[in-house]
Amino acid sequence: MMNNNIELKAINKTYQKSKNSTDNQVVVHDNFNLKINSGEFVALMGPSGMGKSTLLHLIGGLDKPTSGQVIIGGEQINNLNESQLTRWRADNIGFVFQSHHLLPVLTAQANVELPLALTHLNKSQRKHHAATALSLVSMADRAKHFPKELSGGQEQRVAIARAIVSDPKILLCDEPTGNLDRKTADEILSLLAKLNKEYGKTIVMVTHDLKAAEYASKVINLETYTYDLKAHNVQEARL
Ligand SMILES: Nc1ncnc2c1ncn2[C@@H]1O[C@H](COP(=O)(O)OP(=O)(O)OP(=O)(O)O)[C@@H](O)[C@H]1O
Repeated sequence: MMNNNIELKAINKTYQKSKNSTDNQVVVHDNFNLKINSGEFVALMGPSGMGKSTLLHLIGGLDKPTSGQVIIGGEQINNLNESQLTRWRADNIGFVFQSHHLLPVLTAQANVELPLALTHLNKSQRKHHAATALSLVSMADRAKHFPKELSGGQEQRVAIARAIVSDPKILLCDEPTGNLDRKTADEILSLLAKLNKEYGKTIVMVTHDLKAAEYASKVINLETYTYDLKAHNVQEARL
């Protein structure tokens, strides 16, 4: 990756509601354009169903646009095949979801090591990287704990350690604090802000929480978002 700029160009995303029908289409994005620069922490907001999660999936190579280009770090990823995309995601993207998706049978340490199975690192290097990621999220002392022995906030910290363990430049977070109380949510948001400021991660975070958006360096509200294609100017609503 030359940089970690994120560019969506003339994105069209249409879902087919039912396979046997042509008039049953949901147009989620129509000629949608977006540019997020390296090092930004963007909160993506807007009413339910406006396509926020869809955008995260497109940026992270979990889904493809119906038409248009997804360019990440100068590389057009929408033309990659599934195995190329799996490799690309492992190298470049960390995902954090509302529910942590930790495997209950594995310790925190083993959960964090999991994404490294796709890399060339050997067992002791994988252990070392996972331990570093766990200490970065202040969970080193819980490495041997199983998810059920952790609080919700601690589980989300471990999920963040798993997202950053392969040192991706981009973190994509879908409602990362949706299941947490205010105090715990603020701790997780401070951690994301630290990963952005001190470790240079570009972060795109979908959220409904106005307080969460305050941690971001930029807010993009899909409801009021307009993009002037000719001037390449983005005008987004600030809170
Ligand atoms: N796999 C799918 N098949 C069909 N329709 C889908 C699919 N995924 C999403 N949609 C539709 O696309 C629209 C946008 O969904 P998306 O989840 O991106 O919205 P959102 O803004 O993230 O919503 P929320 O805030 O409720 O999470 C919705 O109308 C949804 O029903």
